[in-house]
Amino acid sequence: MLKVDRLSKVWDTNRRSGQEPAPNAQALRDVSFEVRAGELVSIIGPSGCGKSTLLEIVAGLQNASSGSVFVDGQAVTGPHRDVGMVFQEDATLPWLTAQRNVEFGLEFSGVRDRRERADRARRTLDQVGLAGFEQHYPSQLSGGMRQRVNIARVLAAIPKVVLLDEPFGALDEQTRLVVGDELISIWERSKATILLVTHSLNEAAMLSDRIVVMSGTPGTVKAIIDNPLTRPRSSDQIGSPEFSQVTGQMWSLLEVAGRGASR
Ligand SMILES: Nc1ncnc2c1ncn2[C@@H]1O[C@H](COP(=O)(O)OP(=O)(O)OP(=O)(O)O)[C@@H](O)[C@H]1O
Repeated sequence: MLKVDRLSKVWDTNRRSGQEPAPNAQALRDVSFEVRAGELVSIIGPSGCGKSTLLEIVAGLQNASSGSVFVDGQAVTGPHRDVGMVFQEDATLPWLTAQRNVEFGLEFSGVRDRRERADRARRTLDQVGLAGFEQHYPSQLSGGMRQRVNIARVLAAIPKVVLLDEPFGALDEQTRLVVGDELISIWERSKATILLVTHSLNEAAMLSDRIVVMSGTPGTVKAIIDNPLTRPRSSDQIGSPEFSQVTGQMWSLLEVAGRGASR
């Protein structure tokens, strides 16, 4: 469904002076991997190795210096309806209810029929476990619930690929685990194809089918791990021997232990 093919990114930091880019301005080098339809793949790697840059290129928000991104066989050349992105920051609009926040997203992505927007918003809020909270304003919801509204807004548009950039980074560890469990059930119900950036090895182990381990700088793919943990999964498994084995494998692959990634 998603193919990232030999992607490189050099930031054009010296463009104004007309000089060659500084050597450390290369953010990504020859990054390749695929995400199959319905798969959940995580990206982990030290801080600054280019994970957000990679997601922005996949979303069509940044140009690659070389290489290509394909969604369902189509090259991504700019922002695309087939790719939805959930950011770390809460992007809910405080003056709109949860329902209207999702409807607004649908209006933005071109769904003209008002009733269809309302129906889809209601169904997706139900899917993310927010039935009964449709008329709540963001200030009346917890951080985890607000992030679910953000996820619903992206899912309602039915993109082919959902990108999540540290979506739980602003939440405390306890809430992260709860929302992580919720993401598993949202994903199981929506059958979405998901690419997730996370700093948490536990989150990567709990959620992913496969884990792309990056090293930097410039960011390259160091390894792709097939997650051997069977499903169904939940945060209750954290600490089990199988779980520790997977996180241990990730840990030893990360270039500089303790920098950028945390358990
Ligand atoms: N707009 C930009 N212009 C120039 N350099 C940039 C720009 N955005 C990011 N960079 C640089 O690109 C590199 C990769 O940054 P990026 O934010 O993608 O890393 P990351 O792996 O997501 O980091 P973190 O885990 O800390 O969020 C860094 O060296 C960063 O300074």
